Amino acid sequence: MQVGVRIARLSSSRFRSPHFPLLSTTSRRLRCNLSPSAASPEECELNEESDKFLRWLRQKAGSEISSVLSLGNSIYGRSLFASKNIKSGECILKVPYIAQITSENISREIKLLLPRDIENVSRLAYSGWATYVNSLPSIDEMHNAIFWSKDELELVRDSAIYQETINLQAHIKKEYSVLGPVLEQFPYDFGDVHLMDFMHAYALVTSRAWDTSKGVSLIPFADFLNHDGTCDAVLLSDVHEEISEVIADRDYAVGEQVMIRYGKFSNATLLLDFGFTLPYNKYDQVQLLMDIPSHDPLYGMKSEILKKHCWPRTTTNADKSNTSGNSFVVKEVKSAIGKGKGIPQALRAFARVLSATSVEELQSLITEATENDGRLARRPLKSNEREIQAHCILCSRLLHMIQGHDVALKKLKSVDASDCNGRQSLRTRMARDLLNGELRVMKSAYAWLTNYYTSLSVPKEASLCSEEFSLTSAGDGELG
Ligand SMILES: C[S@@+](CC[C@H](N)C(=O)[O-])C[C@H]1O[C@@H](n2cnc3c(N)ncnc32)[C@H](O)[C@@H]1O
Repeated sequence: MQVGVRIARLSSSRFRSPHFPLLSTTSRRLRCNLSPSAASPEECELNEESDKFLRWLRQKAGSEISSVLSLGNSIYGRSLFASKNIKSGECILKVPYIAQITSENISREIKLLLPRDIENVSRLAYSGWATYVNSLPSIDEMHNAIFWSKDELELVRDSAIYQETINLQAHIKKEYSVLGPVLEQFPYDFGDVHLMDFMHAYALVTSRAWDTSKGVSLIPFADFLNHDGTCDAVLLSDVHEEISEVIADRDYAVGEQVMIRYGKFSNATLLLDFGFTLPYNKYDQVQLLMDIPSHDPLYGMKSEILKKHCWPRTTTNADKSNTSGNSFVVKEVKSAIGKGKGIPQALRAFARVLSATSVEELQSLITEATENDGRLARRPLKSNEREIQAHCILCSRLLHMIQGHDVALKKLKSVDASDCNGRQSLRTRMARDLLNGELRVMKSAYAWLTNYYTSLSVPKEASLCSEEFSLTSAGDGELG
């Protein structure tokens, strides 16, 4: 999760080693309904447990954590609710750094045995706080894409998340192969740790830890806050005071669930790292992979020029590995006739290079770049015909992807809900949210590109795009 910085002064003080009590039984019992006005025996028990947890945390922290929030249960699992009226701008929760868990808490003996290249999420997943981590949601309650079966993953084969999930699974396996033998040397601390246990701990960390100035940190109590992508409230870090805090972004009445924004995350990120999706996510995006066709007679010259101008570029994947490729992130374009914010300039430049059919055209692109700011093909091509063709290449690529998503969504629609158990229907809904969001983004980009090239066309040129583009869709939110 992303953390906001309240005061950007870095503290040099060392993290003291907190000690968490065993929560395994209590945390399960916290999962009952909380209604602030009612007082069933379960609710009384929940309030008691919540108070107990806060008392314990306050003791660790040496200060009050929150006097306006209490722990309850909602459709999102454990959640924080306003226990008093909250005013916008009020600080609702403060967790001192000393009550947070980072990889610095790993005991010295274990630290010495850990190879340097083990990433922070893996370090934290088995940092000696396994008891705390294990008390959190069980593996059956988690829906991160890495836990999806082969058949379930097939539902999202048309999205980049399919390959990212496979890469992440391989990455976790690799980390486990290095960490496993180290953990085996501490049977008293960790017991038997199998690959699935490690995957579970890994997913717990990705779904509830923040990237702070101290590295990946678990922040107890704050990690009961659920995500609302439309919220302005985020977890802030006050490095000077050494606390993490949340400031209310609006008024809350007693009993209302208080939520924050984990980050500006697409459904693909939410599914991979957190195990849920939103029915409408304004941060959705798609990855477009572009290549020079191997049969292009100018393949050599185009590759050479692109390489000189930093293509292929390296992108960092969810599993922290790097992919070298011509990968572009496309976001939703708000208006088909507006500026086209969301279609990367670099993607259009790449398409302009692809559209060239002669050495002279490529040469003139190089000259233009040298005479201007050095960036290749950032201006519309001098020939209208070529500019139209460049954008048709992008439309054609997008159309192919749109059709793939359409087919996948049609298949999802035909899944008979009565054949599904709760888990399957939840994951089917997530697949639908993901594909619908990506489809919306692709259609918006497609509409903008089509509008752009038709605005350049005289009737004869309008037929330059070789494919007949027609959008019929199974997805929600059709462009019409
Ligand atoms: C930081 S924890 C929040 C507390 C969590 N509900 C619990 O029971 O411990 C993040 C997890 O909460 C759930 N969650 C948070 N926001 C959600 C949302 N908007 N929709 C569905 N699940 C959500 C997901 O399971 C996610 O992995």
